[in-house]
Amino acid sequence: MAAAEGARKKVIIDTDPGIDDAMAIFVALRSPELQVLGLTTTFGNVHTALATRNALHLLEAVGRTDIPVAEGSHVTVKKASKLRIASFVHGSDGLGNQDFPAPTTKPVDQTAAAFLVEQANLYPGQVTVVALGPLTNLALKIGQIIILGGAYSVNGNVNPAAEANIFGDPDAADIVFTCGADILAIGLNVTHQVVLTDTDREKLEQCDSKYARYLCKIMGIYYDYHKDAYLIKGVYLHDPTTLISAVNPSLMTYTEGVVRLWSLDCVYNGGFSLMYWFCRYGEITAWTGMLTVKVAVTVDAPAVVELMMQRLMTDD
Ligand SMILES: O=c1[nH]c(=O)c2ncn([C@@H]3O[C@H](CO)[C@@H](O)[C@H]3O)c2[nH]1
Repeated sequence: MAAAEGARKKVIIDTDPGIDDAMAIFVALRSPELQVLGLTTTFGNVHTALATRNALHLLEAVGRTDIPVAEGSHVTVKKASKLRIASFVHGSDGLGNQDFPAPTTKPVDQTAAAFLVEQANLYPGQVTVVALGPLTNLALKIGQIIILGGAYSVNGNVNPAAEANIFGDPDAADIVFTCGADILAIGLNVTHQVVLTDTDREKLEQCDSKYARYLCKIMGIYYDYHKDAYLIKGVYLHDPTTLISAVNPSLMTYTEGVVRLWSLDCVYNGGFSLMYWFCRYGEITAWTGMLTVKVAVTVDAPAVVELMMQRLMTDD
C-alpha cells in the first residue's frame, strides 16, 4: 500500500452511507492512489445524523478511526427538511438492517462545510471531493469535485427524469454544477453499466478480507432491491464507480458541457439533469454563457468491477 503521501490524490468523500457508499469508502481506504482526508456526511440514502453514525461505524469496523468524520447539513439549501430517504434501497439503518452497535467514536467539532473549507485552504487546489449524495455541503467553491449525480440521456432512478442525488437537492446541484469549479459528473448513463453480479458476490463471499466480510453481511437487501426494482441479478455500483474515477480516470471517457438542474418547484421533472451537447441554437437559454463541467460518457465496466474486487479481496 505504500505510496509517497505527496503522490496520493487527497480526497474527501461526501457520503450518505448507504451500502454502495460503504463499498466506495472501503475501496478508497484500500487504494494507494488516494489519501482519504476525511468523510463528510449528508442526507439521501439515510438522514444526516444516521449518515454520520454509519460513517463512524464503517471506519471503526475496519480499524480506520484515524480518519475524521464531519457532519453535514440536515436540510437542503432552501431549508427543506422533508427529505426523500431511500431506506427501501439500503434498509432502515442504511446498512442492510444488521443492527450494528452504535459507534464509540465521535464526529469532529466542525460542520462538513467548515471541514471542506479548512482542508481546501490547507491544501490549496489539491483536494478532490468525491460527492456520493445530494450536494448541499458542496454548494460552495472547492478544488476538484467528482459527483455521483445526474442521468445523461437515460431515465432517472427516482422518476423518469431524476437521479436520486440530484433529486435530493436540485437547487444545491444547480449552484455546484454552474459554479466554475473543476467538476466531473458520473451519472446513471455510466453507473447502470457497472454491475456487481451474483458470481462476483460469490467470489467476495469466498474470500476472507475484513472488507469483503463486512460488505457481504450488508449486501443482501441491496441485491433484493435490484431484483425487484430492475429485474437484474446483480447490483449497480454507483458509488464505487464514482470513487474509482478518482483512482483511475482512464477507465472512463468524458465530454464537456453546461449541465442545468431543475428544481422541485417543477413538479413533474424535479431533479432533471440536462446537458447542453453543443448544438447551435438561435435562442438564449438557461445554458447560454454558463460554466461547463465534465460528464462521463463511456466506462470500461469490467475493469471497474475488477479493480473494486481486487481492492476489497485482501487486507492491508
Ligand atoms: O432513491 C433511490 N432509488 C433507487 O432506485 C436507487 N438506486 C440506488 N440509489 C442510491 O442513490 C445513488 C444513485 O442514484 C446511490 O448512492 C445509490 O445508493 C437509489 N436511490
